[in-house]
Amino acid sequence: MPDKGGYTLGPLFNVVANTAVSWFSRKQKTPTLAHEAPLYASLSDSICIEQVDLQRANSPLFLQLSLRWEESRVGLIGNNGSGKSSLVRLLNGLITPQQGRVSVFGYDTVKQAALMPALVGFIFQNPDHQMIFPTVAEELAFGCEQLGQSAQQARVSALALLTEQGIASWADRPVTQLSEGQKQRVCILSVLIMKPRLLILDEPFSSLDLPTRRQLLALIHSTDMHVLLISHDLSVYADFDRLIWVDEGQIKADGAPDDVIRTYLAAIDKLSVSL
Ligand SMILES: Nc1ncnc2c1ncn2[C@@H]1O[C@H](COP(=O)(O)OP(=O)(O)OP(=O)(O)O)[C@@H](O)[C@H]1O
Repeated sequence: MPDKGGYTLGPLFNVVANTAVSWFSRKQKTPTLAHEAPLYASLSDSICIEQVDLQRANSPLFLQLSLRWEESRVGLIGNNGSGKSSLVRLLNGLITPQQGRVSVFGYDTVKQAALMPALVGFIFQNPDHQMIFPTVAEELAFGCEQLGQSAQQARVSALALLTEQGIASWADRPVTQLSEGQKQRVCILSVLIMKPRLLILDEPFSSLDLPTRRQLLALIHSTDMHVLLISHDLSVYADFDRLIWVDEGQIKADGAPDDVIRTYLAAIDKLSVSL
């Protein structure tokens, strides 16, 4: 399924398309964790992008891109338009490559697309692209229902998570009446409640206040999920296992966060001097 989020058709179409993609990716008939547990028990521990070609807006972005990782905390950095969001959208099948193969823990993101919503959780930069239900509890309960819980069980699970987070009073609040940061927090919880094995966060911090941001960072470090984080704030990668710098669709540097950040900043300094 090629990505239909067309820049060319204007921002309104983009919002509608992203919301539809988000709904579809959460709505696909997801196997229940209980039934599928043996299947989830790692075909592989790695996430693999193998010789991928990807075109966006009729221009080539990735040509024979290959990447593989097993580390549980991985970051992606790069300038605007370098290909970070496109790369992570390959990992849950939101974008299909023209050539090559992408697999997550051994599962092919195209051939086994129906497994992806339960395997890979995706937190978008803009919460409005993700929210589809009128109230907070319904938003959270939806993910539980997709995992096989009854509507009643799902509401209980949603309320339990909100209580654990100290925000039980939000349950019946209309999502349209939340602030941007509160919406982002609900989006994050609506993905976490599905307990994906890989959690992808694309610029999640932009509208979060300091306490919520710290809470999210602590969660990233404490969870047993694999995390792939895109952020322009380089300080968040301090304790990450690996950092990958993408530039114009190519991997410019890949390794320990300190080393990659040093190389990236040196390149930016060089660019500023030559401007
Ligand atoms: N929905 C889309 N349709 C067509 N082209 C797209 C679409 N989304 C991104 N592109 C193009 O793909 C290229 C990579 O964009 P991408 O969003 O992956 O970059 P990014 O590194 O995430 O950028 P940013 O830091 O600005 O979010 C850009 O040239 C962009 O114009």
